[in-house]
Amino acid sequence: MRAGTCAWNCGRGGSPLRYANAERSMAALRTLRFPSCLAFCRKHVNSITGRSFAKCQARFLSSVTERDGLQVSHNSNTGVVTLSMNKPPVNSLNLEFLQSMHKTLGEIQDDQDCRAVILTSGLTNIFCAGLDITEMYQPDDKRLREFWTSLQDMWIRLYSFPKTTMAAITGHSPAGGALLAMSCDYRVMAENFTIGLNETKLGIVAPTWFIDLYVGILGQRLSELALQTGKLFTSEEALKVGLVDQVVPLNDVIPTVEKELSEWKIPALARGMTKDVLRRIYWRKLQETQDVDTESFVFLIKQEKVQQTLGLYLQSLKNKKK
Ligand SMILES: CCCCCCCCCCCC/C=C/CC(=O)SCCNC(=O)CCNC(=O)[C@H](O)C(C)(C)COP(=O)(O)OP(=O)(O)OC[C@H]1O[C@@H](n2cnc3c(N)ncnc32)[C@H](O)[C@@H]1OP(=O)(O)O
Repeated sequence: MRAGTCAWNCGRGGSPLRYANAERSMAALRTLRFPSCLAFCRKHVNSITGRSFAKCQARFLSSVTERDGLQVSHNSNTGVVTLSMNKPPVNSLNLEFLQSMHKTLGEIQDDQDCRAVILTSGLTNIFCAGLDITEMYQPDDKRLREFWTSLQDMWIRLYSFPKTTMAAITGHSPAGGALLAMSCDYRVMAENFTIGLNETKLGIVAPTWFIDLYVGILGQRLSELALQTGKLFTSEEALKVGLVDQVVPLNDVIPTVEKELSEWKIPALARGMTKDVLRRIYWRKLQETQDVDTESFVFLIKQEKVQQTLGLYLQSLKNKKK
């Protein structure tokens, strides 16, 4: 686009496609979202540089919704949806949050204007603390089953997601948090945090489908060591073993993911089908054994020894503050 021209008011600055998108977004924006931005742009767009125009355009084209601990922001200029987990204090995955993620991912999947998703966190220092331990400690039987089924369903949807998914890991990411990150197509992590499957430290066992992903990324030997010891990798270690693809300063995480996405100019069908060929064996394996997997989980969690260890672990988290 030429510097200083206006695609919004007259369309002379952009291609027909860009113009059509602009018109559509303008119509949406007129119905309320950013009236002040709209007024600002109308007034100034002919006199500003191309760079600030692009910024202005990005503001125009973003829509943000917030629901059930998730913020969804859609940039219709790039077709990228940023799905930001926003459930203080640590984005732990409880039943309702898992259901909310499952539903939201489904809506994003159906959104024809979305080509890619960035999964990130709105909380400081935490990407996701994994499964909510209080769901597994002294649980109600029915809720425990529903909790596990919701995790399975959400994971199957995320792992088999046909559009490009990238994790912007802006904080610690243990256990279930690592699962979320590993299920994305690309991972950029901030410096000085930790990631990994630490389940044995809680006295529980990482499920087979968590382990399958780990082995696929780390290889058999390293997975054996890391899983048995419940190792959490520092960002720098995670980069070395291939658990993440880039490590950058915190403030650069989102821009790095956005840049990476802009460089993935791959025909969507070919990329999506390739991903499906590589991944379907894993999610289908779980899909076909969901009931057995749930029963194994419930059986393990209800063991007295497991309950004791989970209780102690929860207490140790709470004692940290004292
Ligand atoms: C033989 C084969 C058989 C196969 C059978 C299969 C059976 C399956 C078995 C079961 C598998 C289950 C799989 C589980 C995967 C998981 O995800 S387990 C969860 C693992 N998560 C963790 O270990 C993280 C623990 N948390 C932390 O390390 C830290 O909190 C943090 C680094 C994330 C953040 O630290 P900080 O910022 O300092 O915050 P804190 O003060 O520690 O925490 C604030 C607040 O949050 C509570 N909290 C933290 N994490 C969790 C959590 N995961 N769940 C619930 N609550 C959590 C913490 O207690 C504090 O609470 P208070 O403010 O004190 O009330």
